[in-house]
Formats: sequence, structure tokens, C-alpha cells
Amino acid sequence: MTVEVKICGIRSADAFDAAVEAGADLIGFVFFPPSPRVIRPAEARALSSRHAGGPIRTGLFVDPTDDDIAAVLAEIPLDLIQLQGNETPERAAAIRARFATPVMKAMGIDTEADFAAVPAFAEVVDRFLFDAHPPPGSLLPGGNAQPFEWRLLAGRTIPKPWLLAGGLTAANVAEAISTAQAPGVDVSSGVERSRGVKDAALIRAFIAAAKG
Ligand SMILES: O=C(O)c1ccccc1N[C@@H]1O[C@H](COP(=O)(O)O)[C@@H](O)[C@H]1O
Repeated sequence: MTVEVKICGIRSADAFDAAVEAGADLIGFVFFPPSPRVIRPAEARALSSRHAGGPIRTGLFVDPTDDDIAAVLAEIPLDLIQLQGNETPERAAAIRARFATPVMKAMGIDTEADFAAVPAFAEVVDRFLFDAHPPPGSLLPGGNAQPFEWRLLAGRTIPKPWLLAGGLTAANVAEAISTAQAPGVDVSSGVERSRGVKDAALIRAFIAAAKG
């Protein structure tokens, strides 16, 4: 089975081109101002238009208002809205309906108990992303190069497609996929040469390792 790969936090043409040419299935644009990977919607549109078709264009939001999402969608069409805040199932459903766009809910995982909300979200979202909880004091709810216990996912029935994230690199992604039995992976820090700066060679290496 081919593993899906999402490269998140794209902000440059060389990173976008490398991800597309290496076979990324999803591309993430971060619309969360505190992130070092934040991008203006017009810049995301310019990058996105470099290749017709190709990866699913994902917009990452954290507890967005409707106006936040509308402002982005006015500039760039998105194929998927990633919600990485404290959104409830009701809020996720409202966003999905209002913007007629599929939604991926990101959930922080530390223990078995963190999966308790999966059934309620599964009623209303299209995909899940499982990431580590942020370390204490972090300004970001994700994108912290923080792994979690991959075995918590092994053998678990998740009723929607899902991605594994958190501290993945070309060096550990094959083991992560095998341990978690993950159908897909998502990476940001692990393909950066410095915080917020993507590296085309690391992107190529990550995709090759994940899909190899
Ligand atoms: O990447 C960010 O800056 C970010 C900000 C706010 C919420 C989520 C964010 N990133 C997501 O977290 C995963 C894992 O990141 P990492 O590989 O551990 O650095 C990333 O793929 C994004 O989906």
C-alpha cells in the first residue's frame, strides 16, 4: 500500500517544487500567525499556481473564525481545511458545511484517553491527523518536532483516513509507519534546515523514505 505524505509549512518555490516533483500527496500552508511557517494567502496562491493539479492543497488553521477562513479562501482555493486548535465536533461540522470543503481534525495524542473524541469527530470530518501534544510553554499546538508513542495507534480502528505526525524525519519515518501501521505521514520540522526554512533535499529524502 502506498503511504500518503503531507509536507506542511511550505513557504518557498524550491520547497513547493521539490515536494510536488518528489510525489507529495498533500501540501500544507500554515495560516496561523504565531508560526514561523505562516504564509500570506496571496503568497500561497502564487506557489500553488506553479503546478496545476497535483497534491491536495491543505490550509492549516488554529481555532479560526469564519472570517479567517473566508479571507484565505478568497485568495486561494483549498482542497482541505486542517483544524489544529480546540475546535469541537460541532465547530468542525459548521466549518465543513459553511465552506463546502473537506476537513481534517488534528488531535494531540499522549495516552489512550486522547482517542476518546475520535468517534464524535469521525461523524463530521473527512480525515484525522495524530500529532504529539505540544511541550509545556510552546506557542504552537503543533510543528514542534515532538514525537509521541507510535504504538498507541497500532491495530486501532480509525474510521477515516489518517496521518501520523510529530517529530518525523527521513531517518525515523519508516519505523514510525511500521510501528503505528500508518496509512500516511505529515512532516514539518523534519524537512527544515532551520526553524521555518524548508530544505528541498530533506523533502526529497523524507518522501523517498516514507514511500520506499
Ligand atoms: O507547523 C506549524 O508551525 C504548526 C503550527 C500550528 C499548528 C500545527 C503546526 N504544524 C503541524 O504539526 C505537524 C507536525 O510537525 P513537526 O513535523 O513535528 O514539526 C505538522 O506536520 C503540521 O501539520
